Amino acid sequence: MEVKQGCWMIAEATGEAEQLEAKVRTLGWSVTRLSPPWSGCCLEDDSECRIGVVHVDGLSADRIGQLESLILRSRCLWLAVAAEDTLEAAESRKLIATLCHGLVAPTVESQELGCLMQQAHMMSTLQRHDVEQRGMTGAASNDDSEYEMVGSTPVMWKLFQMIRKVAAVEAPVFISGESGTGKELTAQAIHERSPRASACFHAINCGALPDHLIQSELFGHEKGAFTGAVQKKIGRIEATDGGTLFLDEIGDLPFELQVNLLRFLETRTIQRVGGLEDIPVDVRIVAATHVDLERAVEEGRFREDLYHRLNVLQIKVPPLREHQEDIEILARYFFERFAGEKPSHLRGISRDALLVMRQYSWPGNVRELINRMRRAMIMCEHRLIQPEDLGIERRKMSRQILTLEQAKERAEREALIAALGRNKNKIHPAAKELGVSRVTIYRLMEKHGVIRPESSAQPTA
Ligand SMILES: Nc1ncnc2c1ncn2[C@@H]1O[C@H](COP(=O)(O)OP(=O)(O)OP(=O)(O)O)[C@@H](O)[C@H]1O
Repeated sequence: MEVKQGCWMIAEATGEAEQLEAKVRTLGWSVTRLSPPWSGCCLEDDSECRIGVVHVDGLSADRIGQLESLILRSRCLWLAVAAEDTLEAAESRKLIATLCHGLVAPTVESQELGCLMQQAHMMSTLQRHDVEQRGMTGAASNDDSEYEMVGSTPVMWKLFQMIRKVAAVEAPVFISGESGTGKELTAQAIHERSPRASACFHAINCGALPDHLIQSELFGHEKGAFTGAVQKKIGRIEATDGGTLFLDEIGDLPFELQVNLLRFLETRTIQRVGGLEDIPVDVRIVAATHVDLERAVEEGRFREDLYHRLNVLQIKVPPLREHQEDIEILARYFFERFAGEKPSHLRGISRDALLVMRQYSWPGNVRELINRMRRAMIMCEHRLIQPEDLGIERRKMSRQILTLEQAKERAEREALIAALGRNKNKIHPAAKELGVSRVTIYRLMEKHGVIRPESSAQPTA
């Protein structure tokens, strides 16, 4: 039976990639090539493509960074095609080892490639079928693009690594970080990469609901449980059965309710308000706060036992000022994301505007960056967004005036990060480029808190 199957293909535009694509087509596959930059790509779930081929040769570290989140978001199995020397680069190895289903050399025989692709296609189909059987189809979101996490700096790599690690296990996760840094996005990303991905993800802000409503919102109530309870209500925990519940601003959960949540975490059952039945519910809890919860525990505002229950796995989302080097790619990403709202004369962001963005401290983090970009895209009357379109007050910029010592420190950090980035996080070439020893690079990394992705932290030649 001749069935035409489809696959995605990710590759730089090179002659070798063309040859690979032709080889795959000859095997009877229809190929949908995804062009860079891949950070904005979205793979439709209902596409006929169940597998993808990624031609890793010739991909820069930046490109690999873009790919990682694309591959993680896709529901396909990926085959990597890479030559031996490509495997010497830590990023390539990491991409293949953690995100791909198989690896072949570019010289692979057509027949062997065909078998591997068929096998991957079958596995992918089985996995989807399994999900459907469990009655848990339907993505966790209506808008996949909301889940894209952009970042290509060492701190963000570390965050992505943590997300992957905690996604694979079942324990509760505790996310800390300032407002607007991406805590909810992190929780969604964990859910999307976890075995619960096909079930629902619900978020609830514990600080946004009045105390008298929150119990019934979380646990539900029986008809007649209290005045106004005219019918039975299913609470958020029960409604998330099989999925992940994100409890934002957990520090604001009223003290009396904390014990109910603790009971749920210990027994995996809930009781609706006014009900006597213990209802078993299978929900993974991911909690977050932007306040110091340890202090709340010390001050007796938050139960210590609940704190330890929730705090099994911790993730800290960094403020934007700690990954300033991501501002440009974030700004460009949001420019593309909101391109539908922009006037037709607007083509991009000026260098001056990018400079101002880098000098600003972003107290509202990524959320503030989004708001300023959207505003600028509407207000801008030029072809390129200008500094004044961003509405950043000079007064606030001037707070950024640095002493010579601070300016030197910042320049040193930026030069270090840029050299590591250009050299795929390899110490030796970065040291050579900066004209210092490897020991100096290690010392500077420690001084500036620069961490390389784990997989590249190996001795490099
Ligand atoms: N790395 C990132 N890449 C792309 N978008 C991001 C990133 N980080 C945050 N965002 C976006 O910024 C906005 C704010 O993020 P989010 O709501 O996750 O922050 P938060 O830390 O939960 O905020 P709060 O503490 O106020 O609830 C969202 O629109 C989110 O999609």
